[in-house]
Amino acid sequence: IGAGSSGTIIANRLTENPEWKVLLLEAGEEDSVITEIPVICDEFQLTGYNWGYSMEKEPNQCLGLKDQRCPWPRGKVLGGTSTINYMIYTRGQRRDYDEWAEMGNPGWSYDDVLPLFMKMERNLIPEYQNSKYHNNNGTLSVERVPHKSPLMDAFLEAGQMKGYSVIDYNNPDENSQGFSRIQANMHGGRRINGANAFLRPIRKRPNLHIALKSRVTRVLIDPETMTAKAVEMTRNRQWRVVRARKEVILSAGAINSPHILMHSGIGPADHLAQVGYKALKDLKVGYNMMEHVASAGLTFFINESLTITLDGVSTPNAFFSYMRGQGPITVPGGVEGLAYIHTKMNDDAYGRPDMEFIFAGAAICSDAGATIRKGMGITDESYYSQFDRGHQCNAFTIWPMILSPKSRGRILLRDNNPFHWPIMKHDYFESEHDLLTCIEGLKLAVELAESPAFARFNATLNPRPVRGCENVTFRSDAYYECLLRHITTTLHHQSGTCKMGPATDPDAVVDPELRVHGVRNLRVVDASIIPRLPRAHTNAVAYMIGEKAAELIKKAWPSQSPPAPGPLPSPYSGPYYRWRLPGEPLPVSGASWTI
Ligand SMILES: Cc1cc2nc3c(=O)[nH]c(=O)nc-3n(C[C@H](O)[C@H](O)[C@H](O)COP(=O)(O)OP(=O)(O)OC[C@H]3O[C@@H](n4cnc5c(N)ncnc54)[C@H](O)[C@@H]3O)c2cc1C
Repeated sequence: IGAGSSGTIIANRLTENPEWKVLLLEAGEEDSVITEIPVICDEFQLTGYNWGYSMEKEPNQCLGLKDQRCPWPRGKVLGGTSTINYMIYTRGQRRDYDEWAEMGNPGWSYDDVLPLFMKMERNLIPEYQNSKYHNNNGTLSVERVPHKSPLMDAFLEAGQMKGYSVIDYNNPDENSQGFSRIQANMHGGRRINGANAFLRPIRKRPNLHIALKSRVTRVLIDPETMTAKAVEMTRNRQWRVVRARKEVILSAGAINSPHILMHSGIGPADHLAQVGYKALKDLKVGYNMMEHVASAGLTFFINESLTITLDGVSTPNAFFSYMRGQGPITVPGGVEGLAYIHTKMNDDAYGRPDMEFIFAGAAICSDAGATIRKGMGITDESYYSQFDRGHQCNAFTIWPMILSPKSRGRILLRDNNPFHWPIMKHDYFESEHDLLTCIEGLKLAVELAESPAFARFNATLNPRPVRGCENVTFRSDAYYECLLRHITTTLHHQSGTCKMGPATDPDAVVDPELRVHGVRNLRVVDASIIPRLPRAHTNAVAYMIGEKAAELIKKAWPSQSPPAPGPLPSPYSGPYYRWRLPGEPLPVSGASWTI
């Protein structure tokens, strides 16, 4: 269920066995050549390719955003969120995964997962061709963004002046701190999403059927045997039930996987009772929501036309360069560089960085407020208090992103209608440590932008304060706190809501083989199983989870021929794929909702 980052790679790997049939159900439609264009990646958040979620209003964050709610975009399209993301390819630190293993998850240490990251990779970066940490035989392309602005060189230089070297941040032998150009999931300057990497190359396999615009509402679990037997879905406004001979694999992402599980009767019994469901299995589904909070609130103006602007990418020259795989259109949302650094708040016993800088040779005003800031939810009032109407600024930005958040959020059901949005709660600054780390990150980012490396561009922090922070001393800690609470942004690394852990872990939803505790033939395979966020963006991690799951499933079903389908209670019987009969009660398990 779900043709996103994890779902696409599992479908690929499982259909390597011609004896196995895979039906990949995806709520969204097909991706297109437009979604391959890197520079407009943030625009897709304003389209139907996005589920369009926003989290609940919190009193002390997202104050400068529409309805005071932070948007939580998720891809609703073939390729899932890999089709609308920024394409940044990072894996995280060795110790991040060793911790997963130490949390009771054998098989998930760095040494275990590194071969999985490498198996899928087609690394096209010349200087990494002889690295033992990269591979060029997979189908997930990784390349340098073909276009590099002089500002990117200044960013690397500024880092070197501060004592940081230029690193391959996916090489664990190199210093865990340092600066770099981004490694991105693209090929010839175009996006490579899960569909391009893992589905299109195998589109002729007869044992893979992809059903688009197919929205799953529940997994049907036989309460007697606690076995997942089928899924209930709608397609073309018709209800259907699809039987699974072997397994149901839930890869609907960190918001929708817990949502579907809870509507299937798997979740916290007390919460399910609140919406009228009797829990089939009492598990902490929806807890442990993690996110990498950041802020897009720093804009540095420069005195030359070197940055990416809307006009700059709308010229015939820019278009023809893009057709040759070059030029500013190939830069994902303007993002060119990353840095991993330590703030004075860092309390990591293993010396890992606690802050990432995301450097963009563009800023929220580069398109005069047309789309970038709308994707972030920034209101007109907030935006125009800082920027002039109609002005496309020459500016760059540095986003400080916290790497190891302590605050946790939660996904809950709003009611017993599976078409209604879940309740998404997260107080990003619940932990004061997270807040203070973000403040330190903002200060260090300003220091970097005002270092001699950027002096030749006369880089100047936007002197207009963020709306709502006018009465706080500009550049003080209190100002940065105010900025964070108003222009609250995240990197959309929502994860952890179906936490992986052993049966002894009271918070675990799936075991280390990704099987839902206490339910047979049901796995969750996506970013929701992440027990603790690695110091990485989560797309490559989601692919790796899919790769791992495929290995586990292959081991679990060694026989080449599929077993005969087991007996099904009457509502589940029928052909592999069938129309729902009029008036037929929903074959729900543990649920009382009817249509
Ligand atoms: C704007 C943005 C930028 C990002 N940038 C980066 C980046 O640069 N680098 C990076 O590493 N990470 C990035 N991320 C995060 C990363 O892309 C995600 O963590 C990752 O794609 C999650 O993969 P997944 O398989 O867990 O879920 P998804 O890729 O979201 O897949 C879930 C799929 O399930 C489908 N689905 C959901 N519910 C149903 C249902 N009921 N029935 C049928 N199908 C359903 C969805 O439509 C979707 O296709 C970004 C995220 C966003 C939103």
